Amino acid sequence: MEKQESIRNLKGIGEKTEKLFHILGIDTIQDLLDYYPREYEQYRIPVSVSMVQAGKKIAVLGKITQSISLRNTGRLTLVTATLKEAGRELQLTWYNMAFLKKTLVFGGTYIFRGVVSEKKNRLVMEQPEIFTKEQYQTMQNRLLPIYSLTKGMTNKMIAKMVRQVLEEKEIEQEYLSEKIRTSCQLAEYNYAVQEIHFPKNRENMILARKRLVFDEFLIFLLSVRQMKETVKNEKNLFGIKPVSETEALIQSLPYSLTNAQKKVWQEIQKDMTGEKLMARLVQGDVGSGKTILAFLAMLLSAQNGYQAALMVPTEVLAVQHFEGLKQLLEEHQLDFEAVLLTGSIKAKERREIYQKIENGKAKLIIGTHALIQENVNYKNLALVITDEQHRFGVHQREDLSKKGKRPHVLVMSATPIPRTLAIMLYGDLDLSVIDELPANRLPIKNCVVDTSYRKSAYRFMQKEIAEGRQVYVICPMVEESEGLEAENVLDYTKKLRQEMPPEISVGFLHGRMKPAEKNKIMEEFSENKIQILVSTTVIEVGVNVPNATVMMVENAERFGLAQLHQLRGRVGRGEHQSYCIFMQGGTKKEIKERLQILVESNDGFFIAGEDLRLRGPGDLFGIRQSGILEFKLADIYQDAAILKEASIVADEILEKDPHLESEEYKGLKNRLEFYAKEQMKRPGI
Ligand SMILES: Nc1ncnc2c1ncn2[C@@H]1O[C@H](COP(=O)(O)OP(=O)(O)OP(=O)(O)O)[C@@H](O)[C@H]1O
Repeated sequence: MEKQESIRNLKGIGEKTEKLFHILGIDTIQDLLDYYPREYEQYRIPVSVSMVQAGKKIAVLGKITQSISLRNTGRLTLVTATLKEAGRELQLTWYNMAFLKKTLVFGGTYIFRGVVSEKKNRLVMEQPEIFTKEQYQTMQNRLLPIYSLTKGMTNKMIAKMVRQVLEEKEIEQEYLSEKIRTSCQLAEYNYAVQEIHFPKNRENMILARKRLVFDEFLIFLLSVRQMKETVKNEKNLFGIKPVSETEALIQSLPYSLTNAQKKVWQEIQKDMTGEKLMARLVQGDVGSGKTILAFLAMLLSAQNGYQAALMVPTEVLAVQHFEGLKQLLEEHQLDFEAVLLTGSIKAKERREIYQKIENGKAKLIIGTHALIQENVNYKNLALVITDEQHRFGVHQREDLSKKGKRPHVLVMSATPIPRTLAIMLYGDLDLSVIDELPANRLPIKNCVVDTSYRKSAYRFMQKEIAEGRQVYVICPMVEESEGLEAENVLDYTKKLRQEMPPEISVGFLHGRMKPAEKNKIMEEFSENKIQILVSTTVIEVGVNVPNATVMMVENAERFGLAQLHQLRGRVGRGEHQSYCIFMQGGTKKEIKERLQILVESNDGFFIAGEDLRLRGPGDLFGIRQSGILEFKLADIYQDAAILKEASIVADEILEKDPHLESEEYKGLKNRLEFYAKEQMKRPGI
């Protein structure tokens, strides 16, 4: 198969569908195969009518006991039938499917599958699928893939196209040797792709997933380790010297640095002024004060006459850091020019910025991926800082480094990764940990509630807003999506605007908005022109509005605990008491217990560990710590054992053949190159 063959060559994809696939990041056939299901749906054993409950998607076995009716209501034709058993009734309704009046048999027994709701005291199932007993038997217990969608795209469409590729195209040849597969007990690649999309049963899916997770880790580790050879032990030719101004600046900050911040700053300074180039990862829990350390390092570089660049994953964050840095410069009368470079800056201004970067006038440079575009040329870049490394690929970090003559590299991360895993994953970096929060923080008060508490939560928000504070509400989705019952930002905002008095301004934010719009909303929120911000997790990374004191997370069960911890880190960043309400969209006891961990602890490392312990090996797809590193399927916590295996294999391979030149590794090398290109395609959010 030509991996880069466009999906346009598949039967049934026209211009419109191609665009929808593009929104999902699928342009080629390989992209499509790599678009793994978000979860699976199972055709479970059907229940009888007497067991039916509203609110669930189920299969019901029943006999049609009343005549089947066909009505016209304006533009719609309506077919209805009723199932009755032991005094309980379920009404079935189909729209614009008049032919059913003829095909369904009065008195016939069928299995109907759909969502049951309660309307005017009646249980109703709308647009159910219809099966005979025999048909259903062939489906029973199969796992059907559920993909993440965008408006206009259906699950059926994605599944159909994946099926077409699997059936009609010759997919990739195996690229792991039999020896590796046997020693690590891995399924073959082709089997894995087939069974991850359409597993015959759960066991096959688990095997398939293991193979693909292993692949993701192996490819990642090979790229990191190949780079390691080029970064570590490089000589520091910049001759950066410690300067008294940074010490003076630290003394005149409105707060004193915590001991942990001081320790890490010493480590950074020692690296930058030492004999070898810095290659350091700074890990610090949410709100632990990483940003000021990044600024200090940038200033040290500028004071020695060099440029420093800070690359962040979102425009919102780039603007926030830029404003913060400018304020610091003004307050301390430091005469360095700082520039902001993001995708939404207009051509004329952009050209001016390019010039200032090229002639060295701009010493402090903050931006998004725009910093690594081809036409950005740095005069004397000595320091590269990437914030929240997991959002970038390792290659992007390298691309920025290549812009200078091997600059110092500093990576900031709030992801709590245990030391043993961090060493495996970031083998090319030294590790510093900020293991202490500023002393002035009041611990956040947390609670886990179900949706019956929503009204009280709204009253509580109003009370806080009346005190001058602000609120975040997090929803898992941007817009309504087929087959997924979870709150979405667009509908929720409308609902909330109706619930709240008119003087409270409700704004919304999500990753699909244009960067300029997002910046505008964030600016208005920072200035308290918006009191409630309804958002997806796009605000999870680094946003700092200390006046916001309430966070409510809708459908909290849909997020991993580590991610919820990051999210809640958006409040409790100032002097006011803050609150976090985890709203559970259901009443499952296990979920409540899992979320309860957040109430009991505020320690990111502990939370990640507990999350893993509670989830256990069965929960492969339910909830992932989305956002951590760039894996599609792998979860560093849950799949730590596979990571270890992949790490050993990566070392063995590189020891034998450091540049993967032998025939044995040809396929693997191709895969690595494909992965590197793939990363460059990743859009900044
Ligand atoms: N030692 C300190 N004492 C008091 N406040 C501090 C201290 N250090 C930083 N701050 C303030 O704490 C807030 C959070 O800091 P910062 O934005 O650097 O957090 P962070 O570590 O980047 O967290 P996140 O990963 O959540 O973005 C900022 O308002 C910052 O000014």
